[in-house]
Amino acid sequence: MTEPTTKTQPNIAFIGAGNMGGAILRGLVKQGYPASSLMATGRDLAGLELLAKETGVGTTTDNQQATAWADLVVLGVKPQVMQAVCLDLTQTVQTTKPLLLSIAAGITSDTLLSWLGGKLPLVRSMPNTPSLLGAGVAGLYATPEVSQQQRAWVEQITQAVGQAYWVEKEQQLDAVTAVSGSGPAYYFLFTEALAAAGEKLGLSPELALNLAKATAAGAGKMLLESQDEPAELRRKVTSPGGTTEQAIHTLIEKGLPELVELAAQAAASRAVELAEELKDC
Ligand SMILES: NC(=O)C1=CN([C@@H]2O[C@H](COP(=O)(O)OP(=O)(O)OC[C@H]3O[C@@H](n4cnc5c(N)ncnc54)[C@H](O)[C@@H]3O)[C@@H](O)[C@H]2O)C=CC1
Ligand SMILES: O=C(O)[C@@H]1CCC=N1
Repeated sequence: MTEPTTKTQPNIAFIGAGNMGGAILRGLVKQGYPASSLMATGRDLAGLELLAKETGVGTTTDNQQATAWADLVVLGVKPQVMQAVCLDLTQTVQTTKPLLLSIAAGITSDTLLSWLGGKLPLVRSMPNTPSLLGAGVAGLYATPEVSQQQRAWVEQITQAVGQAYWVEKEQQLDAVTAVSGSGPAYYFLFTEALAAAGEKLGLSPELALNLAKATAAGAGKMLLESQDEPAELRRKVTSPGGTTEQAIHTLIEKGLPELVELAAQAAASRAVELAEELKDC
């Protein structure tokens, strides 16, 4: 067994660097993390080549080789291929004992560790794609084997691309998935719908989309930077007897808050289902 490293900038292997793993990796490089301390693997050769060209990180299709080199291994593949990937890495990780960081929705630490051959330090993260722009947010859960140093690594990496919040109970990651992991897609859908509404009201498609996008971005910036709570920000747009009041009344009357709750519950339930489906496959 190798001694745990005390490096402040661990070598990180991304096993699968697609939409999400790739977003974190690119975010790290943008924030100045040394490319020589990063490696990515994947199945899509053209994608790996592009990533190497763009970021200067090492790439390989050999998961075992990348894992043996790394202090921290990000498991960034789809849940459906996670078992095969983990089983292939069992011997390597049981020899070198890196920190494992899974970003997969649903799959529990018990299941992952059973595939990886038993006790190892493992963190589950639920990040989101705005990490690409340094504007991500992630929920983190650590198994008891994770050291303070390793927690600090995970925080450092996560905070390089956004905000990081530890949760006490692993189950809470399903709620994090429902709110912020899947959340960007809800805001994108709202933006699509608002742009479509603008078109129906007589704007060109281009202008409607630009207005909807800029409004989402501006509202997002206010949510982050203002001292006001969302309800107060909303109040400040809503003139009594004015236009916003009518729109908000319609959204509430037609059930937007209940719909959002149902959507989040559906996402969280799907995370639980995924974990069950994949546990014994
Ligand atoms: N896309 C998102 O917004 C978020 C995704 N996640 C999680 O991230 C994980 C990946 O999702 P995406 O990035 O969206 O998927 P993706 O399909 O974009 O990326 C997966 C990557 O894994 C690679 N891959 C496939 N088989 C492999 C293997 N055997 N060895 C090494 N690499 C392999 C593919 O080439 C691809 O680059 C999932 O487990 C998902 O639950 C978590 C939070 C947000
Ligand atoms: O849709 C999914 O399953 C992944 C997890 C959160 C965002 N994308």
